[in-house]
Amino acid sequence: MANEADVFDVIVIGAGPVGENVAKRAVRGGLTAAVVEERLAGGECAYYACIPSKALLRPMGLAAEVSRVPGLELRGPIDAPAVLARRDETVSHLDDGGQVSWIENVPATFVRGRGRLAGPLRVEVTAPDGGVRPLRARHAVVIATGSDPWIPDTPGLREARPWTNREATSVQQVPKRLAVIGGGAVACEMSQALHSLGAQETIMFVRGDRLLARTEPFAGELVAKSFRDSGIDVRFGRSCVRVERPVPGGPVTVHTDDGSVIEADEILVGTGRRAAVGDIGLDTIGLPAVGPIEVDASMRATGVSDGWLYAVGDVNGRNLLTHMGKYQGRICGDVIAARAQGRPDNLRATRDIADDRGAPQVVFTDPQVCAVGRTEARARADGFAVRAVEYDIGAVSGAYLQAEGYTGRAKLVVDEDRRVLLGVTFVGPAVVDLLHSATVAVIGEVTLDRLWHAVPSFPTVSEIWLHLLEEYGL
Ligand SMILES: Cc1cc2nc3c(=O)[nH]c(=O)nc-3n(C[C@H](O)[C@H](O)[C@H](O)COP(=O)(O)OP(=O)(O)OC[C@H]3O[C@@H](n4cnc5c(N)ncnc54)[C@H](O)[C@@H]3O)c2cc1C
Ligand SMILES: NC(=O)c1ccc[n+]([C@@H]2O[C@H](COP(=O)([O-])OP(=O)(O)OC[C@H]3O[C@@H](n4cnc5c(N)ncnc54)[C@H](O)[C@@H]3O)[C@@H](O)[C@H]2O)c1
Repeated sequence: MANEADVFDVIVIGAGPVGENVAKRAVRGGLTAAVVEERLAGGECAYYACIPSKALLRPMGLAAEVSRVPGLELRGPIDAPAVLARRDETVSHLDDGGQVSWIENVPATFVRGRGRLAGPLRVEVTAPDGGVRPLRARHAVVIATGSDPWIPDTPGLREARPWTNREATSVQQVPKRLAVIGGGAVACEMSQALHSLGAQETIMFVRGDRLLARTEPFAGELVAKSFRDSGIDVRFGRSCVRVERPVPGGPVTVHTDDGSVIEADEILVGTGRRAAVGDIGLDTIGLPAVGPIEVDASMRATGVSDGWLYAVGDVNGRNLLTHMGKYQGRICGDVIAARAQGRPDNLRATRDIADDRGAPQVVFTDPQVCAVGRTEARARADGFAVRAVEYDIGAVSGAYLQAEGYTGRAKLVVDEDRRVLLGVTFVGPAVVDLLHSATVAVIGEVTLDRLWHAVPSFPTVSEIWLHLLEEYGL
């Protein structure tokens, strides 16, 4: 006879940053919750993505800053073993005890094992020892299983056991020769981090004609220039057609479509991700086992009768960013609690309005790339009456004082009908903390005439706002 199911108000499958936040908000709303995790509580973000990648990038960024300040000099190259040791600390040496305690203090029940839907409001958890524990939800099941790296079907690539974000962020021995496929955030951040830590010969194969193709064109251009200046070989319009690694652990040979052949110690793929929906039982409730899982603005999966299934974070494909997933998680937990208790569930705070407007994102390269909202091209394609203005950040006094030869650029995309901002991009050193001002302006739909009165301090880089507004004509 099957075990009797443990019953919770909400069951969350996946204890990444997003799943954890759903549980926190649902419990805060008065419900009970269980959180199921098959690997490490904290998710990809905490151990193989955001946190370790930024720990690996920070010394590179700081060293670049120092090199631009006359009177300062680094005593030697970056001490890679010390950086890797610090990285290990930031990922808690891959021990998720702290995260499990956080979940238990919510308080929610932590269940270690692989979760799988087993029909409406039912989840089966296969524990590491193979035992199966049935769970039942009174109100909702939330899929927060994240995403997996996607590896192209290039002949020989999978067999060559390429690095994905997991191997790159947990690197122990930095390869001297590194081949990288892709030109998105993972490829850019990890190429620059590993190059700074000893991957002297780093070659990036970029299928298209620019890096960071979803941002304003000048962003990719400035990053590519910086990469080339530092010795990274960026090859645009190049695809890998065949990869060989005849000896496991030995060198890898990469053939490209222009007939070139290069040899490297490792090959890293940064070619995007796929929603993690494999074998989570979507078939048991009549949904196709392909992702991303489509959701409405309250994170409720579409096409599920009685509306008990929700999906948040990378798995719903809206924006593959931790902060946006956590935002969705807060909405989801609040909505589930409201619906369970018969409270109004349609408040403004319980609907996702931010994802469609263009999520804020920082790419932590040198220069940093910060953007929120729509690019000019996106805004025009969406039918807005657009006017865009740009300004050289290096011409701002605060930037001039930051660094010798400061190079950076900023852009506003304005909706001329309403005189509000549709998008803002800053590219340059030390611009990361400017982004939230732009997010407030874009999401808050602050008019330019009002923004004019938000006077930035002298002499800071934030005076870029004043120059952009003057460039616009204020
Ligand atoms: C190299 C890299 C750097 C990044 N840097 C940034 C950054 O700086 N800033 C940023 O905002 N975003 C960044 N991202 C994106 C960010 O990592 C993701 O958007 C974020 O991790 C999504 O969170 P999540 O909770 O949806 O999924 P995840 O973090 O992937 O967590 C999902 C969890 O679900 C578990 N799981 C999956 N299936 C099951 C199952 N069947 N049963 C039980 N558990 C299961 C997994 O083990 C995992 O722990 C980066 C991504 C990469 C690859
Ligand atoms: N700092 C950050 O916020 C940060 C950092 C890293 C990753 N992320 C997020 O993680 C997600 C995944 O990042 P990513 O860089 O893997 O994906 P991405 O979608 O940003 O970039 C994928 C890149 O791979 C290329 N590509 C795709 N298929 C290819 C093929 N067959 N051959 C050659 N090139 C191919 C694309 O042209 C693109 O350059 C992104 O959504 C990103 O926002 C965020």
